[in-house]
Amino acid sequence: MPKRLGAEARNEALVTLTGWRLVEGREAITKRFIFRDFSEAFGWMTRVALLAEKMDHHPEWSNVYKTVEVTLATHDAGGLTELDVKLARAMDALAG
Ligand SMILES: C[C@H](O)[C@H](O)[C@H]1CNC2=NC(N)=NC(=O)C2=N1
Repeated sequence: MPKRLGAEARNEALVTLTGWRLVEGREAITKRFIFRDFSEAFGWMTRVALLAEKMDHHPEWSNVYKTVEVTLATHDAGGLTELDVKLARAMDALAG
């Protein structure tokens, strides 16, 4: 199981992640992705889902039309780990 990031590693990761912020009252990061339309949003979710399954690391997310709200945390570790940072970067990359 991955280890929770220390405060320093967490902050370092956050400054390099665009659009991601800490959730209030919980050790997790969140970002709102807005696509051109539903097809773009759901296509992206499909690609992310396949990767998440491969990583065995799964997002909390919801979709309304072209908007996808994502929260990442490592439930097994009770906070943020390198897996969340890795998945966040991959989501950004897949969103173009
Ligand atoms: C048994 C299985 O490996 C675990 O439940 C995995 C699955 N996906 C997961 N996803 C996330 N985000 N956090 C976890 O702790 C986690 N644990």
